[in-house]
Amino acid sequence: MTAIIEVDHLTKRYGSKRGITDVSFQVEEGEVFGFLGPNGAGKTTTIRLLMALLRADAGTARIAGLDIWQQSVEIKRLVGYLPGELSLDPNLTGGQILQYFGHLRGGIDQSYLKQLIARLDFDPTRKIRQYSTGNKRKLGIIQAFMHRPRLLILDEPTSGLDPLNQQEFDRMVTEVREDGRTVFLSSHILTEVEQTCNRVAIIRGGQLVRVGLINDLKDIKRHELTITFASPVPAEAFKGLAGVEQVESLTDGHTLRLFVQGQADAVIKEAAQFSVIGLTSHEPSLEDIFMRYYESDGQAVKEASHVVH
Ligand SMILES: Nc1ncnc2c1ncn2[C@@H]1O[C@H](COP(=O)(O)OP(=O)(O)OP(=O)(O)O)[C@@H](O)[C@H]1O
Repeated sequence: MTAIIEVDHLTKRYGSKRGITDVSFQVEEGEVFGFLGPNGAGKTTTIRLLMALLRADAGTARIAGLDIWQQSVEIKRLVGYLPGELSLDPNLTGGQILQYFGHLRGGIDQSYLKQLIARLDFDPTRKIRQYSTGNKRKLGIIQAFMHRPRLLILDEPTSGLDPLNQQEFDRMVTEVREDGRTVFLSSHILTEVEQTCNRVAIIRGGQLVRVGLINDLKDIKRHELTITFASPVPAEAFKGLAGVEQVESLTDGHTLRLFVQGQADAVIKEAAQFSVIGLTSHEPSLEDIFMRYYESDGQAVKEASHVVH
């Protein structure tokens, strides 16, 4: 495989404020690569550097072998880009915007464009100012996909989309990969990138903390399960089960809150021994995961491993 994106020690400061520091990674042609990090981590800054909307203070990056700053015009021909925030003329309709982008790029396959509009259930007849955040996101996704670019660079593509549209978006991304093309997408939600990405880079505080296969990130995959029982159940029943890191007994012992790493199988089987009234599962935010379990360099906090049985 050859790298389509090569990022080499990129650094960007905003005056005295940090943007990103010494970021290096590679994205191979034909993969779906997730760029994961909590809010303010530096995802948008990295993407804006790749798109030559910002100039790096240090370091270099290449897309398809082209320098991101010197050859940005050639790069734009290869890329479909979804910015974090779209700023569009509020008086134009969605359809007019798509037509405008289509003319700029030329050679748009109109039947593919119609298909994208239908798949995301997008109404192109309304004016930009009438669109909700979700609808603007759909418009941004369609314009990024419609010319079948070799590389898609998508900044938080699914934020504001409802679950059905999100599933459709995941299918669209999978099709791009099957087509041998590449997707680079950012997100702050682990489960979102899990659906589509084969590899991810995790950025925090402007620095990369990990790059790896999605399957190697099991240690950051955590769930908070709250189980309510018909009668009190001792927390000890769950301590020491596979994946259980912490058990808290709430109120009068009828409800237990468990922090589970990886599969919840052992917990569910144990819970089934008792009479269960309700169960909720909640995925903590990346920031929560980092705060609770990790030092700033992404290494597991020692006390956290003590909590694990
Ligand atoms: N124009 C700017 N001026 C000053 N600081 C900025 C500017 N843009 C970003 N920053 C700072 O750079 C850091 C990285 O921000 P960035 O927007 O790249 O993060 P992000 O991971 O994309 O987060 P989000 O998901 O919230 O957009 C943050 O500390 C942010 O406050």
